[in-house]
Amino acid sequence: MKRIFKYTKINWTIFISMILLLPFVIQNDYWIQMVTLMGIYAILAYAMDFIGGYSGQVSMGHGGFYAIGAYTAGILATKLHFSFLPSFILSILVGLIFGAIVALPAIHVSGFYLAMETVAFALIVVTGLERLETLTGGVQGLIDIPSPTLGTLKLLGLSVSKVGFYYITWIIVLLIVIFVYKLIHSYYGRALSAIGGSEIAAESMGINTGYYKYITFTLSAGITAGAGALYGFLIGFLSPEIFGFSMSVFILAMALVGGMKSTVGPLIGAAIFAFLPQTLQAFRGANNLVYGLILMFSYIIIPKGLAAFFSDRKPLLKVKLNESITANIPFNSRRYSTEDKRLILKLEGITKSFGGNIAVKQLDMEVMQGEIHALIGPNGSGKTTTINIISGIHEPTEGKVIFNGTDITKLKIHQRAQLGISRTFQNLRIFPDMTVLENVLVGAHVNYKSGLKVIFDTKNVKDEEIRNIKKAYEVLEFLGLQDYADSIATELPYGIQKIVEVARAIMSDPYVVLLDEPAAGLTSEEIERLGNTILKLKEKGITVIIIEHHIDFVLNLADRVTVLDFGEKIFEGLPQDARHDQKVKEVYIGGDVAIA
Ligand SMILES: Nc1ncnc2c1ncn2[C@@H]1O[C@H](COP(=O)(O)OP(=O)(O)OP(=O)(O)O)[C@@H](O)[C@H]1O
Repeated sequence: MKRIFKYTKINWTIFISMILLLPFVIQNDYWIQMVTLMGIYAILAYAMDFIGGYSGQVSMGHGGFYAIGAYTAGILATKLHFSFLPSFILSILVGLIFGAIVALPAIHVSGFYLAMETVAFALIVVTGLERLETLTGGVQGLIDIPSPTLGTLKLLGLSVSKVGFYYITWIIVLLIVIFVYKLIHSYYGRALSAIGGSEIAAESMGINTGYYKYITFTLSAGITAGAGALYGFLIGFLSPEIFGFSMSVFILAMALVGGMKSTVGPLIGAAIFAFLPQTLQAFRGANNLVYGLILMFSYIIIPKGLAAFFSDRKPLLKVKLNESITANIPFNSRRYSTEDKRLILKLEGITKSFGGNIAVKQLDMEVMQGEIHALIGPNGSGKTTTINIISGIHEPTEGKVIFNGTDITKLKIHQRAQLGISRTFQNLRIFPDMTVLENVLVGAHVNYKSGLKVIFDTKNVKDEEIRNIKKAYEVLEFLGLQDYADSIATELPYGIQKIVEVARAIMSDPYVVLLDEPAAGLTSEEIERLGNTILKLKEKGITVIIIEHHIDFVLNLADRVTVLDFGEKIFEGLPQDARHDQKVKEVYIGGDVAIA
């Protein structure tokens, strides 16, 4: 997509100045109200982009949270005579509580299932609003909410004018923009993008994906409820039909048409959808049809939304390679000792069956610290299943996985990654829309401790980021990838992407790296480079378990080898012995000639 506008700081200054000056230029209540509504819609679109754009969660029920916020504020203000500020804050809290409940299944489900769950939630909310008549006014609606229009809205004892409310709304929009921007441009945001890119790869980098999805969904619900409260105060009237299913579609459409994963996208979406109804006067009654058509066609014509015409990608902090960086690779030296030859990983009687199909049968395997251990065997012999059992993707039907003397059989993928088991994938799982540097930094996730504090530019937060960026550059240099640091990783040649996955895997200082068919699809030159990369890992004391079909390549590289056939171990020992083992030869060439 050709960028037409460079959305820099200056553009933001122009935009903020316009918002500030607008009430002086347009002294018209109707237009002030419309631009205030646009601000509220922008908050909704940011809340949706936060989950949909980054962590890839699909909510078809945000209209429900919008309604909950609006009605909480409306009821507090009309029945209990709360003023604006406490009503607004409490509505966000109630939104967070409902978000936290609805988000519970989000830990386990995603995509279609989450969409269905949220649809059900939105329908329940609307039914509840209709039934709880004494509180909500039922289908008749909730009237006389203090509003700037009626002149009854109070903030700190003072009446809030329409212009005053306009400024309040846009200050909140600005705070949300800063919040989302800071979060997204931190390790937290990279974790969310990684989850959106590949949940399994994110987990394998030590990211507790369930936790991140839960927190993000809950925050998004709270923000949406806050927008609902603003809407109630702006309009002064609420009715359940405003928040029907089409409202949830409307919110999703705003975020999509504006453009997901972008700081300007939600503003563009909000501007279009705030003013569209005016333009659609002629199509009265067919609004939903028009929204649907816009959604369909915008997805075909501009799949990344209108924001794709803008460039607002913030480059990561650059750390010059030659600046105060030690020459040594900062892998945690306590973890590695090339001399230490103790047992690091042990599989005890592992069996894995998928229905009636036994993929791995009674497998015992021992891997020593610092060795390159090859796992080979014909197609379907259970190699990937074994790697998946070690990394935690599959739980074995029987048997134990012992890592560094501890039984880790029941641990989740991210917990194993945190302990020091990292991996690459048979089919590349590079995080899309991220540079090589950003991809590699996701691998450093376990080194970050700031949590939500990343939204504040404190010294600790900055230092943590700088330390990890420096380390990422060093890892890139170590693997000869430094020239690609700022390239979008998925746009690089396949062979380079494979090495990027290795770089990402070693950023967390793992004890063990699992490489699943790293040489598949590579040219002979790329295979040679990969071989050198693996030897470099060994030099650093990193244990490598590698699955490979290029037998000669892997037997030349490996210190020891395990051979599987139909899920059973037929050989474990030195590569030179494997070459002459009768069973191994039969499996590979069906004869008695030594493997080349
Ligand atoms: N998720 C799954 N569900 C059902 N069957 C599976 C699953 N994963 C693997 N299998 C089956 O288990 C057996 C071993 O598969 P696995 O992928 O571990 O073999 P492999 O040695 O890695 O093969 P390849 O070299 O072709 O990648 C195969 O028969 C496969 O069809």
